Amino acid sequence: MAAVETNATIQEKTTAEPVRPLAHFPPSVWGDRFLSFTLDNSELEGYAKAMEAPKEELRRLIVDQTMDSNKKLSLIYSVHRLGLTYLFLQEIEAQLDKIFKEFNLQDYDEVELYTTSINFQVFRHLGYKLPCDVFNKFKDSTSGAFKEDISTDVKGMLGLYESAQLRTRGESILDEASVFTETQLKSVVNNLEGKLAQQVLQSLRRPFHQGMPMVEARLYFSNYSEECATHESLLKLAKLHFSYLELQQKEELRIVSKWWKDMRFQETTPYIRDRVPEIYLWILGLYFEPRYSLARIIATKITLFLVVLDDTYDAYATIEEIRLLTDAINRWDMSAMEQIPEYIRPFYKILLDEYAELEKQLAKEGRANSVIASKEAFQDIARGYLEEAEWTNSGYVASFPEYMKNGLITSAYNVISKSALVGMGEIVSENALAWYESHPKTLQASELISRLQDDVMTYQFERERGQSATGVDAYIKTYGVSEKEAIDELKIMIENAWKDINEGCLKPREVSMDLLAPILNLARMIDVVYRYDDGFTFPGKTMKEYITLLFVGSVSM
Ligand SMILES: CC(C)=CCC/C(C)=C/CC/C(C)=C/COP(=O)(O)OP(=O)(O)O
Ligand SMILES: [Mg+2]
Ligand SMILES: [Mg+2]
Ligand SMILES: [Mg+2]
Repeated sequence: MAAVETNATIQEKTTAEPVRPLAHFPPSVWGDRFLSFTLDNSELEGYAKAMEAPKEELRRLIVDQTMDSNKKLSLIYSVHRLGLTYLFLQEIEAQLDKIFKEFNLQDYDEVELYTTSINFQVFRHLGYKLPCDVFNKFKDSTSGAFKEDISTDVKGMLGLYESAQLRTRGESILDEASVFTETQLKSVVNNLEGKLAQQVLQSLRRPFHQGMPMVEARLYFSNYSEECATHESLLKLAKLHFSYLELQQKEELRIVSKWWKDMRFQETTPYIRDRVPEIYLWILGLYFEPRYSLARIIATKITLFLVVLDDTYDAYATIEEIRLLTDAINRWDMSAMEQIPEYIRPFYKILLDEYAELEKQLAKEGRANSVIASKEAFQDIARGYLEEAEWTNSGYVASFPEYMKNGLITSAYNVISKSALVGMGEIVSENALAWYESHPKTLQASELISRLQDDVMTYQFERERGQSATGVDAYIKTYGVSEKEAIDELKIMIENAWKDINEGCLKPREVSMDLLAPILNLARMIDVVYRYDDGFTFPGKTMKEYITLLFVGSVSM
């Protein structure tokens, strides 16, 4: 007969620390290094002033009626790749409206592949659905395959590869072109030299369309120096623009880094991933325009709250604590403090205070509703994370449809995209917010990409840690396929979601591109972070390289 446990031992057991699913995440790569930046406002203003002349010179070029339309489109392409479109949007759209109206397929009969692809990319990036038929002439009419002679045209292959990333559903020639050009480019890249080698390497690593606009602009400037030098004003404006943005972004990164340090999250919740520069980079990926500086700071703070929340649910709290915290977040009231565990109270207080402050600030502009939309989405994701935790706690493996219903919520792209709206100003009209609240197809596609690409790259790590809910396992269970087949199917769903985003950004748009850009760019940031590995938990590759490029080196132009 086992000795009857005395009260003391039972007492001991109940107060002992519960078993926690600690993940021992890798520490911060950067420490406090971004705290020491000091912004010299006169330097910033100096760049802004210096930009005026080359900007006006370039504007004259863009509206120049005597310029041949292919040359005009090539100039607009470089302007766009350098991230300067927003400075000339009206002029550029007026030019494209005109050229697009005059479009007829016969005009492209004699145009070679590279120029055709540049024109195609410009129109599609700016929202005009130039027909993919412009590429038909590059296919052999009998065999239906792409003509052999273009496969030796490396620049043409490169242009067609980048064009194919802009395809929508039903553009099968571009589905084929994406596979064909990638294979061709991979087979020649090691024999290339100079700028062309750099250009092909970069596009194969990540096509421009799936890249982070701010970084892609810097890479275009270095890899396409010839194209950038065709107009002195373009080169000059690009350099000054990069210098201006770098100062502003370093200041924003300092502000959010200081805020994070002052909030002492690393002390109160030391089990979380310490990733402030990485989350700021993620939000910078949504919009880099100077006018969205405040918006970036607000969205970065809210997304950092999401990191604390996700890591608390995934890598620290017990199921009881998760239930209490989810209930407190749903109640959203300081009186709920005493019901939640000691260690998470600082987070809960800061969360409520931050949102209260935002609501007060935005109420002055009559736009407190964007803060409320963000808060409700935050409560929604907490419920979504609880659902995952309950599944893990009971060992339940959800069916794929059931997993995806919850997974679009835990993708965090609803709450992040709505949080991105808060600081964007009056462009976030009632109807813009209503469109976001309608959970549009474009937003769902971005959520799907976030959820499934993350799962494809993190499911082993999460499976080992006992997490029963991932898209991969749900798919295997529901459709009785192998792990490899499941992953291949999820990748097809991701590819189709990209086509839906591409479609959603074409005119006539449901809302302005300013409001679509955060959704498109959130999908792009998934490619940046998760194309090759879990680049957020282990941020020593792409994210480290991008943060170094943008915030560590000085603008070596
Ligand atoms: C899901 C996803 C990629 C979200 C991206 C948006 C974002 C920065 C959300 C904040 C929480 C977070 C960093 C999740 C990604 O890590 P994770 O793999 O731990 O997320 P998981 O627990 O939802 O799988
Ligand atoms: Mg997680
Ligand atoms: Mg999670
Ligand atoms: Mg994950």
